[in-house]
Amino acid sequence: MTLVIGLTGGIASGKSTVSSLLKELGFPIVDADVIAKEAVDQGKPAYSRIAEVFGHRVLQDDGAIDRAKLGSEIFADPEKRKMLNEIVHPEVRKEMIRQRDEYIQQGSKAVILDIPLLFESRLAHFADKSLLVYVTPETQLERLMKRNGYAQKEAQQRIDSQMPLDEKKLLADEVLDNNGTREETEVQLLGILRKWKISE
Ligand SMILES: CC(C)(COP(=O)(O)OP(=O)(O)OC[C@H]1O[C@@H](n2cnc3c(N)ncnc32)[C@H](O)[C@@H]1O)[C@@H](O)C(=O)NCCC(=O)NCCS
Ligand SMILES: Nc1ncnc2c1ncn2[C@@H]1O[C@H](COP(=O)(O)OP(=O)(O)OP(=O)(O)O)[C@@H](O)[C@H]1O
Repeated sequence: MTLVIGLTGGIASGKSTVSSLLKELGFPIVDADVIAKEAVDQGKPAYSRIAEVFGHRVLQDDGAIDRAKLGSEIFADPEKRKMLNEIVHPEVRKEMIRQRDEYIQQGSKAVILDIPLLFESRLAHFADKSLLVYVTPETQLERLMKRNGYAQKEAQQRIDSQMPLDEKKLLADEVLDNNGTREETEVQLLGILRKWKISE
């Protein structure tokens, strides 16, 4: 039996940091952000729909999606965000399920679904257990501004486009507190994996 783990958090809460640790431990990762990026490659159905709906202003000179431009439009406008989600999310869901089921078929002990919007998009039923990477609003804002070089307003807009981490805490099966060092997070992670009986 494969344990399917839904790894989630908020923007810049530390999901990639935790999924790298899980990868080092040998667990396969299905990454929704990577799949969402591939889904909008030139020639894919979602690419044409985005060009149609958002116009050529969100394309670079080489024709690829200008992610910074599209991001600044959709994070500033909930209606536009909904339109983009309706184009991209069905493709992402299909591909995530395909990859998840392939790992299950191979008999993996566990598979990690790294999904930022696990709760917002009501996808928790894709997984057996949910694991939240939690940070306080202050840590989240600080790390996001630092990592992406965003001004405070830009960073806060992105944070506010997601369910607050304090609400996600109430929905998750297990919570990793990532306000401390990476090492402290790793210790907590190993404890949870042992509890779920997928690590020594
Ligand atoms: C808006 C886009 C072009 C911005 O691209 P960019 O390279 O700057 O960011 P990236 O894709 O690496 O996403 C960074 C983080 O932003 C957050 N985020 C992305 N899209 C959304 C969204 N629609 N709603 C809320 N948060 C989002 C997630 O926490 C994600 O981890 C891109 O995020 C996108 O296509 N989003 C729509 C698809 C989506 O919802 N992806 C998230 C997981 S399915
Ligand atoms: N425990 C930690 N201590 C200090 N910095 C950290 C810690 N964990 C993560 N970071 C840093 O915080 C930033 C956000 O982490 P990460 O990229 O893993 O978040 P994420 O949840 O995957 O983000 P996104 O949803 O935007 O892809 C990165 O710059 C990362 O190096």
